[in-house]
Amino acid sequence: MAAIQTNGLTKRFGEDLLAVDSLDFTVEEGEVFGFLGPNGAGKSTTINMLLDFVRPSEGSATVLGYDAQRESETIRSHIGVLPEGATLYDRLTGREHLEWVIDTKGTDDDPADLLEKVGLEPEAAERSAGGYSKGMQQRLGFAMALAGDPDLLILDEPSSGLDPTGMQEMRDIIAAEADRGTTVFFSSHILGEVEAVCDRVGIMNAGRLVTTGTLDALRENLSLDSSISLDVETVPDALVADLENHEGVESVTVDGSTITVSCAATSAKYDVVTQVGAATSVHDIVSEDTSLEQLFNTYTNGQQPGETVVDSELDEAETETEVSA
Ligand SMILES: Nc1ncnc2c1ncn2[C@@H]1O[C@H](COP(=O)(O)OP(=O)(O)OP(=O)(O)O)[C@@H](O)[C@H]1O
Repeated sequence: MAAIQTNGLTKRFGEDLLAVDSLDFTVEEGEVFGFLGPNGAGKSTTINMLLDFVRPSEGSATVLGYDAQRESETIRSHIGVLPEGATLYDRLTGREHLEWVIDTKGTDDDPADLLEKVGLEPEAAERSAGGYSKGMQQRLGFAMALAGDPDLLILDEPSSGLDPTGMQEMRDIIAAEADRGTTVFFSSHILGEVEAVCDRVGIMNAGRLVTTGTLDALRENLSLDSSISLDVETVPDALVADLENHEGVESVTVDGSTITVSCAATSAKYDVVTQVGAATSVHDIVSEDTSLEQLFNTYTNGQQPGETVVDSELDEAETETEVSA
């Protein structure tokens, strides 16, 4: 059973604004799925339809096999949600927030366990949330989402407003939950956020899902270069020809003791390192990849944050491509 499935999911606001246009995608159980796109792409609107905070204009969605509109109560009892800009109550302590969620959800969680999972110190949990930093607020929001040991976590911009350390910590918490087998669906416009933790991504642009796939597959599909340079002891004659014949290798250049290999797929790099290492001593390795920025801009045509989507623009929007790993 799919964790999330949408069928022609569409949302219009008023006459002209098509915020989400005929969305069809599936998130499998156990997956960490990154839902990417620039500001205004339609990510939050999609999440709000999955949670029945917003009603679709057309189409439907299921979450954990339940209809997102007709069975939203059942869905809520099985999932954990970290909404964008989660509101906390200034006067309640972190612990009181957790007790409230545990009580509302009717679960038997120990607040101390939830605090530990998100790395919120017990002393901090006794202080009013009004004095929390953004990072602490997000941790508390995450701990609240984890109450009831949900099968699926839906996180809307979980790193929003966090500094680089806070973002890294948030990634670690997401990865730890995924390791426990929880399906994670999270939206982000911060590209670096998804690379370390996502099995698959979907890229939204102008209300449409323009592509889905693994980041590797998306890179390959666009034929964006990925290269590796090795500083070696000597360059044996046969090595260059061997490397050139290797599947996934596009070109090989030698400059003094440096061999640079351009690969169509990042997966070919490992073979290149093994092959060179077997033929000579390797002193240093530098690997360069297509940046996520490059990938993202190619798929979204460099659309600037904040652009709104109207029907006439959507006629020219890209068609979706499905890229398998
Ligand atoms: N309640 C609403 N009423 C009218 N328009 C809305 C409403 N909610 C969203 N929109 C519009 O729908 C479009 C998609 O917005 P949405 O918030 O879903 O994008 P997003 O990808 O989540 O962006 P962000 O990363 O900034 O949160 C935008 O043009 C937005 O202004």
